[in-house]
Amino acid sequence: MGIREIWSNLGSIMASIMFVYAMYEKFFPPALRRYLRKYTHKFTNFMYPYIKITFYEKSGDNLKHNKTYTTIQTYLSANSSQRARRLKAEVIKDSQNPLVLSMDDNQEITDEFNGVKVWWSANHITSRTQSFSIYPSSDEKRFLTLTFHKRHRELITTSYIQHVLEQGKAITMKNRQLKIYTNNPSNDWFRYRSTKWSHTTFEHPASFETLALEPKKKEEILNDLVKFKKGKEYYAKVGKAWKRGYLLFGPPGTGKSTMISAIANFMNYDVYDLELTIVKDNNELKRLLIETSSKSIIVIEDIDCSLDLTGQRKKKKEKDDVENDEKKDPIKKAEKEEKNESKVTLSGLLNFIDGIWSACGSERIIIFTTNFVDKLDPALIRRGRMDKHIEMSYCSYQAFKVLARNYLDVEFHDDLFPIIEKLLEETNMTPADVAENLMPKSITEDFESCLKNLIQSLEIAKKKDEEEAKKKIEDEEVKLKAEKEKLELAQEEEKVKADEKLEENVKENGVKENGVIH
Ligand SMILES: Nc1ncnc2c1ncn2[C@@H]1O[C@H](COP(=O)(O)OP(=O)(O)OP(=O)(O)O)[C@@H](O)[C@H]1O
Ligand SMILES: [Mg+2]
Repeated sequence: MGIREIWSNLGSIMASIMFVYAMYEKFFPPALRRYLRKYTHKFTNFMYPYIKITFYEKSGDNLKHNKTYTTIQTYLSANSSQRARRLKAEVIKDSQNPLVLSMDDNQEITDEFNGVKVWWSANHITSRTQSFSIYPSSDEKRFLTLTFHKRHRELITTSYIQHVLEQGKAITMKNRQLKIYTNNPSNDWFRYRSTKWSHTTFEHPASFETLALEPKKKEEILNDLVKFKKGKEYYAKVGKAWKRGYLLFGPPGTGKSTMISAIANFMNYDVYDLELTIVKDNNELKRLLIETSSKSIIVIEDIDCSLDLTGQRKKKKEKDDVENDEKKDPIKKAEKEEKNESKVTLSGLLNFIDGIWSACGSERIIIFTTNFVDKLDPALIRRGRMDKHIEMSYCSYQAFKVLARNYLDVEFHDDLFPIIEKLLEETNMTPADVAENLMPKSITEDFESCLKNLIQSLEIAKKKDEEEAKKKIEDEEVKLKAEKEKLELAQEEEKVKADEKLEENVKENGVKENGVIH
């Protein structure tokens, strides 16, 4: 049979089907038709016992991008897209690995959940209708279809879809590019396209492996962070907002800022570096807080220098005096406003940390750093506000070992390590200084000479410490001697005065007596 004959046969079959359908529509009684349709439906259900759920890429009247579609796509890309024969490559913004592979159109992949098999397929349809809308829509409609056996309806619609969305979100969070934000001065907040926070990508390489810290302390902090991360239910149970405060204190160069970066990388949180000095008042502080996202770290570095928060409660009287002065002298007040001095108060900051507003958003860590913990108002750092106080101290031998491994790839040196251990016990050197000494100064410098450099610097530091201690003792002795001499002089003077007085008395009494006798 030739092609032409096949086509002509097909044509006549089609014409017959059309004729039968037209007769059926015209002469079949509607009641009978409904009956027939019901049974046809039952038959199809029996023959095809599958359910399909469609997730469109764009939804709603204005065809906004559907987040669920993206989340499912992320899940499928990570879980089973590799199994698809044809893949589609897309560049995703703000992701650590921007090139994402997902299954191409008209491809199907399988997934399994609790032993139940499901099918996912990517499809698109192109509509030919012309629409005149204020939201110009593309003619192409993309969607993902989930197919499963109707006997698993309950499991799929409740647990499986939930599982896909949760996993998809977790993968998105894990893969996202971390950001670091800083607050803009409020004068800029209302300019065109301005925001309260500016951001850039956060790419600090610090991690807990590279952080020089005693292993016990490091483990304690890591355990605390893990507990916090998994604490959603716990915080809900005890009725506390899901947030935690850390106070990092210690001398400059002991790794406070490095620790913050390590925490951000470990937790996969964005960092909000709050510059308090440009926040004008408590209200602005609150507005900034509202615009921070969940899963973030809010940092206030050098809190003792940021504001005069050191015992502001104690200084209330002084503050009242200043305010009274300002009332009397409006020029002074205007000058102060001109200088944009921050009016954030301690109570404003306390509210920021644990007031009612602080509960907006969740999974947040607040970190303060300071060089002088004793200067801070106790109210600011009491437990519950700053839950964990972490002292970052001078470099210990354990911390040095971490730095030696990081900077020189050395685990131990029979001769030099014990010397360094002894020197570190005898003198105070910050991890920043130790690290600087360990860093090779040229590509030819070997690790032994770097270790010797450190020993030399430690010896110099030790000598300096000893000289300082000696000088301090000498100064103390000179001071004591001077005080003693002053005391002796005063005593001498007093004695002379007393003697003079006695002499005068004797003289006076002698004259009187003489007067009486004679
Ligand atoms: N504990 C540490 N572990 C690893 N590196 C450290 C550590 N402490 C300091 N460093 C190194 O020293 C440099 C300075 O440290 P960092 O800025 O973290 O100190 P800091 O305590 O924040 O000081 P400051 O109080 O002056 O802000 C870092 O870039 C890092 O390379
Ligand atoms: Mg710092």
